[in-house]
Amino acid sequence: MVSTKLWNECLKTLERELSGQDFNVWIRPLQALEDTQTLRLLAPNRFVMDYVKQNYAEQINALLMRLRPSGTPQLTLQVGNSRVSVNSSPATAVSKSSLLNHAVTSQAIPVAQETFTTHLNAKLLFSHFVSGNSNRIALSAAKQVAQEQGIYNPLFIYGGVGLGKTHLIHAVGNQILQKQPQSRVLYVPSERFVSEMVKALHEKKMNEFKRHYRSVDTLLIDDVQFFMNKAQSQEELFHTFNYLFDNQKQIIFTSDRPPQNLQGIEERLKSRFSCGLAVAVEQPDLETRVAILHSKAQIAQTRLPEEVAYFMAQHIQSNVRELEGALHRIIATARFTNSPITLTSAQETLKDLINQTQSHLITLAAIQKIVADYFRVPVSTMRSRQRSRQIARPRQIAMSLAKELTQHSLPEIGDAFGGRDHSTVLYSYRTVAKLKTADSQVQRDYSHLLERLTH
Ligand SMILES: Nc1ncnc2c1ncn2[C@@H]1O[C@H](COP(=O)(O)OP(=O)(O)OP(=O)(O)O)[C@@H](O)[C@H]1O
Repeated sequence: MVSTKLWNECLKTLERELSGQDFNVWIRPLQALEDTQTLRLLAPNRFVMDYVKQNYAEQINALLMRLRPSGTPQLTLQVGNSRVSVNSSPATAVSKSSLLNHAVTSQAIPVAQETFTTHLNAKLLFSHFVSGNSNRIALSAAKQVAQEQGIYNPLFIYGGVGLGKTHLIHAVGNQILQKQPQSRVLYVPSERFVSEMVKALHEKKMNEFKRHYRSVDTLLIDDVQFFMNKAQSQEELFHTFNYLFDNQKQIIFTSDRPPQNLQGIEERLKSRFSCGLAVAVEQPDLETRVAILHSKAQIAQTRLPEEVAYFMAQHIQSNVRELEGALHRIIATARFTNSPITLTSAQETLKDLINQTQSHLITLAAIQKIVADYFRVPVSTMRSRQRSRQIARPRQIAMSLAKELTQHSLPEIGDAFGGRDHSTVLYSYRTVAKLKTADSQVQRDYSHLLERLTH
């Protein structure tokens, strides 16, 4: 019997200290082997091991010292699975069936005779997906699933319109096919699943329909909110899910909201949606929006000046699809007029788009008020000289939001925050950018404020 007492104590604290997503993706999959001198953590794969080493080893070590001040055990991290063999080497220790932790049913998978089409868009790849705080966890989870199917099953990716959910699931499918060309990977928008089912019912071809969907190795279902209030389609989806899950096939869903908010979806299906891992994609921040624009411009073999990318990213904040649309317009105009892309030409081309958003332009005063209210500090502290952390952090966050969301120059922002100079604003911006990666609470606060200010 392997003891995990100390690790269980660590888990309790880590669950409190980390965001739900970070905890579920990185910490929960770890298995522990411990004695008085060592705590060995076994990660399901190298990807998780490396990530935990880089991001959490220090925090876990500190926690061990706190929990066992005299006789802190030594922490080691490796790839493995304690349920297979305690002493097995890392390479042989990973067992997929123990990760899935689900019995294989004796039912044979019917062999489908028809030609199989994946419906994947070969251009939507991980290499074209720009990583940022808004999608870091969803991207990691998707990459892990592409590397090892079943590790999170189902994977449920949710978030607002045009934020990259479809891109991510195609990227998973494409990567699986790259490594295993024979694998049956099927992408289906929910709408198509429903209409194919209705057609099959009508033509009395339900057996074929079932056989088709149950013959796949990986099923990628886009926009499951479309199943809301469609009882019969939900019933079919439920049985398809169970069949594939029981046979250890990977399923990935996307949705515009988390599973628990899918009204009009049966409870038993909602509980299936959330029995694996649910991860969010959020609105990208300014830096990520700029990076996405550069990446898209590079794919289109177009040079996009930095100032144009910033101008676009500052004005188009709501979703990446709109940003991409604006870029295509700029590129098309430049090609049509046979002239280079400049800030003036971009401003002219996007005039109507920008004018629409002009009415929602965010003021420095609005940012100060919303941030002060959120952190429950008086709004006057935004302009004050006080440096206590309690005041300084909200102020840094407000300055950072001001740089991200407004057209004001750094000196203007500094001025509005009690006459600080531009280097203080820049320092605040950089500090907050670092904190957003290192501290999940800061990231949550920031996303929340961004949402409040832009909607
Ligand atoms: N992080 C990113 N890096 C590169 N491109 C991105 C990123 N996020 C979104 N995109 C691009 O934005 C466009 C919209 O993304 P996508 O279709 O995946 O959104 P979605 O979240 O599925 O939206 P919907 O809910 O409307 O289906 C796509 O062209 C996609 O390539």
